[in-house]
Amino acid sequence: MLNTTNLSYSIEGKTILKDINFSLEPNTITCVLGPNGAGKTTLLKQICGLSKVEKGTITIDNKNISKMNENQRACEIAYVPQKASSLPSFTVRDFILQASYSHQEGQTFPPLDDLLSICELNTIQNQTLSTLSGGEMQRTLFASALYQASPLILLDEVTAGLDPAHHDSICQLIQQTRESHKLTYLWVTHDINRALMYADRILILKNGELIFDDNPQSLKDGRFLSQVFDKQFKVLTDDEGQKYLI
Ligand SMILES: Nc1ncnc2c1ncn2[C@@H]1O[C@H](COP(=O)(O)OP(=O)(O)OP(=O)(O)O)[C@@H](O)[C@H]1O
Repeated sequence: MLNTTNLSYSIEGKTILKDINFSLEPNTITCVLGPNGAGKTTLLKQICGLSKVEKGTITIDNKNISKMNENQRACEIAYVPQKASSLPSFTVRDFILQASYSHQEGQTFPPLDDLLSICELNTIQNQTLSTLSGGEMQRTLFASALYQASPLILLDEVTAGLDPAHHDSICQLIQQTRESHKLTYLWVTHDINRALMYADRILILKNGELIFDDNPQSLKDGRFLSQVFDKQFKVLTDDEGQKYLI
């Protein structure tokens, strides 16, 4: 559904992304890993149109995203940023509701009360955004992306700052909604173990280059990741045989 072809991007003469080529299959979870500063957020911003594509192309279902207006893009792509840059003085409920502005006639989206409930936001639905804790804000941004009802969701470290229980529940929600709403996720994360557990596919960026694009299997022994992150990973196996890198 999504294709990038020879995508390159620089800021003030510094190359941030170099010739990135990949495509996403519909209804899959793809995690993007890589060291700090590798270009992961920049890649998401290029895809969702927050920064202008300078070199190369990005298409979604063969439509060039650079030729779409904001509303057309919002019908195709939802974006959950690492941090909300400015907060409107909306309540949680109203903020999520406004994500429906791009809905087209006949488009179905999850009922709002169900969404508030599964994202555990019902008790704080009338609080204004500025009063939310970091984790509550992350869950609100995620709920709003789901309510936007776009087929592709870009997640930038959506679980950062969540307590362990909410961390698990967002990961499960990603997996469940991929099935139930036929969503495609492109998910930037530093949580390597969850990425290996949930992703159908992993992309690894380093110094702006795409250096790995495959299913997670070959990464599970930690050897390639040790090179990528310049850190020696060990493999631990729990009682149920699940392997973890530490
Ligand atoms: N507006 C800007 N001006 C100058 N440099 C920038 C700007 N925005 C991003 N960069 C640089 O681009 C590089 C990639 O940044 P990006 O935020 O995409 O990295 P990242 O892989 O998401 O990192 P992290 O894991 O730390 O979130 C970094 O070196 C960053 O300093």
